[in-house]
Amino acid sequence: MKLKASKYELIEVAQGRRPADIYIKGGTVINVYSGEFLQQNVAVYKDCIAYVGEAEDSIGENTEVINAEGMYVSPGFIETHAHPWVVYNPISQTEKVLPLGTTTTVNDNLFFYLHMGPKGFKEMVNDLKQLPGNFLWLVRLISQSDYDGEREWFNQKDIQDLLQLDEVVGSAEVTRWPLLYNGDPFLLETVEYIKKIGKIVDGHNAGCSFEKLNSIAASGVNACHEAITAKEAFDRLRLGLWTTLRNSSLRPDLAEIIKLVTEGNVNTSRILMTTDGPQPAFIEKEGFVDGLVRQAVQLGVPVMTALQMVTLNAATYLHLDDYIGGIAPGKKADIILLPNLIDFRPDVVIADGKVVAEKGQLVVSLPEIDWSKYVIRKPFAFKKSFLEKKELYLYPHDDSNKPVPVIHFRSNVITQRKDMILPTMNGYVDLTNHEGIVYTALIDRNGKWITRGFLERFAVDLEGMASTYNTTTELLVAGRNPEAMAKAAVRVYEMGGGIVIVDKDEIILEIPLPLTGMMTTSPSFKTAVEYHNQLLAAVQERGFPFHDILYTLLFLTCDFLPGLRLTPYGLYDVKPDQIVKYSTPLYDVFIC
Ligand SMILES: Nc1ncnc2[nH]cnc12
Repeated sequence: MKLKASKYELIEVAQGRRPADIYIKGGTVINVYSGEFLQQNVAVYKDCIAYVGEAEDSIGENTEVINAEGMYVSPGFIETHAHPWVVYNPISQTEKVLPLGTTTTVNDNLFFYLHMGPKGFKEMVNDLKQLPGNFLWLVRLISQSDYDGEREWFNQKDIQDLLQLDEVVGSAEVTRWPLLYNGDPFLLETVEYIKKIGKIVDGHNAGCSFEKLNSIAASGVNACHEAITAKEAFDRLRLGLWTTLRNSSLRPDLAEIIKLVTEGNVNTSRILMTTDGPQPAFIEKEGFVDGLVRQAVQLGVPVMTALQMVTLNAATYLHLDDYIGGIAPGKKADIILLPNLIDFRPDVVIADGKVVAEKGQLVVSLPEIDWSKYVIRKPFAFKKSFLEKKELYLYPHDDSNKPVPVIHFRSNVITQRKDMILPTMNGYVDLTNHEGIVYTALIDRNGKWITRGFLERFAVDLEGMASTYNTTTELLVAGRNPEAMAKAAVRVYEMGGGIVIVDKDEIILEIPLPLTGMMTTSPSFKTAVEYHNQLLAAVQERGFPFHDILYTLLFLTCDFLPGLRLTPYGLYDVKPDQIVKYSTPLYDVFIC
């Protein structure tokens, strides 16, 4: 991290020989190092804290004195595991969360890297340095659904090069953790490299037993946020992993896993908390890191402990505690003023030594970014007319006595394989008179392959939907009516990515997501909330029985959660590691 204030300047301010830029007077400093609440003032110079104490001699003619009487002076919150693409984007995420007191976000780079490659991603990282606060990155080592060419795209040279960037603090979660368990050489060599350069290795070990976690810890992974029970949280802590307690829209589990702290009587210095990429409406309602602290305190965690988890502990985990995570001389001036220790919503947010938000409103402008200049991957590399043919969405099958594999949803994201006998007509499964399931297809953006299947317990009355919002960012289509599916697919094509719902012949919802097929380009967080609310309402009206449609779409195409998945290689059953039906070359679809 580079600081603007020099050590010489800070020493002078600390001794009252140079005026401070900002002097925060009369507040109660939350000292996360000693665990004390102290009546002290704080002097800020350029982007750093220069002094904490009672002396007022650094107040000069031009010093802005902030009256903090009755307020708590806390270090800014740190989110160590953000996914800045849940319809919102890095700018609109910052617009929302900075006024809520999160001054540091550590962001996954998955979709940016997939669509921009190393050069475009680097340029974007550089441009986003203009954002107030600390917008940091973790870089992926592999994708979330294996595909042809993955290992060339994620190659050692490019990844190591990115890992050297100042803004990159380490590697992002390896969701396909069995690769680590089985000692994948690229992953292990890269982890070695990350250790050598003093950075961190984030993990993702959903459903991993204590026995298997031993191997994951041995592989060099530093942290895991996938505990969904207090027992799993204990497993992680005991094996030396930084244990990140998650409360996300998909998994709002804090009430259970916080028992690690409230009942476990454990050392909390290696416990963190994360929101793990919540859908927009969840952030709107619950807040961001402020919401984690609020809920943890309501659940019985002492205020100081809850704050340490999202400040000092987080900074230490990131190897950045020299710079952020506490109120002390020499640290970055990322400071929030809290009017109470109940809702943890700041009245004033200071980032990089500047007041950036007051009473929940941003008071600085954010950079305008032309996202298209970084992206090198084409939204679609085939003609639109390809998508118009309704046979594309039908499942070829001519033996009506033979079962076909169906993806049955058990929850928002967990599925299982169900083999079903379905009616056929003219060589295809025909759902015209069959209720309860819909067709689905995943279509390669380059027009080379298609994977087709069926969804049960999805949205039984959905006629046609198409979406690039999924972890492959290929074109995912679903519905009961192949004409409506085709129309939705064509519209998504025209928009260059997004989500569209069609009833019969009418487009009833369209959400343009031109940035990698996942994000709006709007700088306003409200836009993301509105789109998300419209989408959830539309699918629930059509029978979707769950609460987190964005995560349902996102993970339907991954290859790491149980059970049957729609992937580039075909219909894939994760636990037995078996492709139950291979994808079809698209050319074949059009010649038959
Ligand atoms: N593994 C993941 N991939 C993409 N977005 C996410 N949001 C939360 N977890 C995620």
